[in-house]
Amino acid sequence: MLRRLGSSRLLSCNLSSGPDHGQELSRETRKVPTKQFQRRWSRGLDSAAYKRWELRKCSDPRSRRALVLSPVCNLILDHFDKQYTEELGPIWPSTRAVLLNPGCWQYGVMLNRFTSVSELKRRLQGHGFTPLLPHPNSPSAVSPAPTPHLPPTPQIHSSQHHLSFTETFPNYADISLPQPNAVISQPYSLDDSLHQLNTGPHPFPSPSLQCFIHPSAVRFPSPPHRQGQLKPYYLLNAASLLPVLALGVKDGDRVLDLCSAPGGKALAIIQAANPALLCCNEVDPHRRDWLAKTLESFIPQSLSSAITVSNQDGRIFGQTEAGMYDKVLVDAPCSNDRSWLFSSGGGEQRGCLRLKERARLPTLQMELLRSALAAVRPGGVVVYSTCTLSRSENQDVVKAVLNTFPGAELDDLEEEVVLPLQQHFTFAPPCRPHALLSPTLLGHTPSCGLLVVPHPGQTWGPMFLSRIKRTH
Ligand SMILES: C[S@@+](CC[C@H](N)C(=O)[O-])C[C@H]1O[C@@H](n2cnc3c(N)ncnc32)[C@H](O)[C@@H]1O
Repeated sequence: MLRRLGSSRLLSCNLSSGPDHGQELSRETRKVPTKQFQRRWSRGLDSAAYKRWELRKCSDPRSRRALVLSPVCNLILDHFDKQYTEELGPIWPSTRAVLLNPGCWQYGVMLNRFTSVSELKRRLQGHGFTPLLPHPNSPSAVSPAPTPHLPPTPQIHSSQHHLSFTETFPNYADISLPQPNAVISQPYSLDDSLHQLNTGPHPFPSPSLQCFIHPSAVRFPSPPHRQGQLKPYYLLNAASLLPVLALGVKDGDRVLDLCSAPGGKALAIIQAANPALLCCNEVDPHRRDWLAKTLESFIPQSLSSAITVSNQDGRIFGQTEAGMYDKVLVDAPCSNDRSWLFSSGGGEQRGCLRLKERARLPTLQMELLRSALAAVRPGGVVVYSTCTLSRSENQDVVKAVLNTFPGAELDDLEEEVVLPLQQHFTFAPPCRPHALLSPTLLGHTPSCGLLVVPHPGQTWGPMFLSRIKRTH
């Protein structure tokens, strides 16, 4: 039974590897001074070095200093109870139980194709991780095992198992990783994945989005920052990959990631394809710096001509770069249900502010989506996503924009996303825009989006995604 009033949870944050839902918590953690920081500070480290060090500490599960007690914000929980009981009905109690229990949250490990991944894959598999996505050439890629929308409810395990870095990589220093700037060649050709380097004209391994997941809440350690080395993997909520899969970026595409920081989806895009251009935009200057650091830590500098980082209000792209892109991702600012539940630092007052902000978000989200639709060329595709369950930030935003943007139409994600991945994710029953008016169209009308709901044993999400095609 979950305690609600006055309940508190041990929360760990993970900024450097950036699971999307750790962002808010990390801010609170940063306020906790530690002896190590004082020692480092007194040794004259500059603030950027401190921040890097602090973020690394924060993400290191061995470091108990990086763990803080953060109580649930009851004001927000009450609000969620009212809204989501109405919107999600019988799904809400199990989703609520997962959201309130960070100890059961699962993490995905996205591999970095610009590093040697064979040894890493062996380690992951040795710890019981399996690939989330079928390998493009394997037979299972075309024949997914069908399972019902809502899986049976397994027990919630409340304790997350953290693998320590040394436990996982006793010889980390021996794993040879390509250096930034390096055009990868012979020194790395010992690794299977890099053999391809010598066979084609492109200097990097073929695009391949690879993510490993564990059936329970086993948390792989974050790779520490090593000067001059690219990071071999990125931890994330595996549902974050769905918008990228829905975007379907192909080699040579011009892609805009309108709201890009901290950069998890931008990294996934660059794993999945070699776009001619990937423009990563972030309006907040601090988060833009964080985004730039993420990209630097994972992507060789020799790719930098294809990747740009910009710092504009995403709402202007529709005017300044109208019709310039083949694909646009709008991973919109939203009320992040996971972290907002624990945002009680600052008391009820902070909860009140959050709820006011939540009411204002749909207007911004609609403006961003309209801008994205104007920035994509006719025939191009926009994916809109959020990490909230809230209908007013999800389906209602998409419907409102579709009603006012001529030449935009919904695209179905059932075959490309739901069917191949429904054994891993729990999707809420679809909401179809015209279902009430015309029930006979049900089978033919694409739903206005997919909603991944956290479920015991499949704790991925919340994640909403909708794909919209620009027809003219
Ligand atoms: C959900 S986060 C994006 C997460 C990111 N796509 C990832 O996968 O790591 C939304 C981001 O949008 C940014 N944002 C908010 N308003 C914006 C605007 N008007 N234009 C561009 N970005 C904005 C926020 O600062 C925030 O970093």
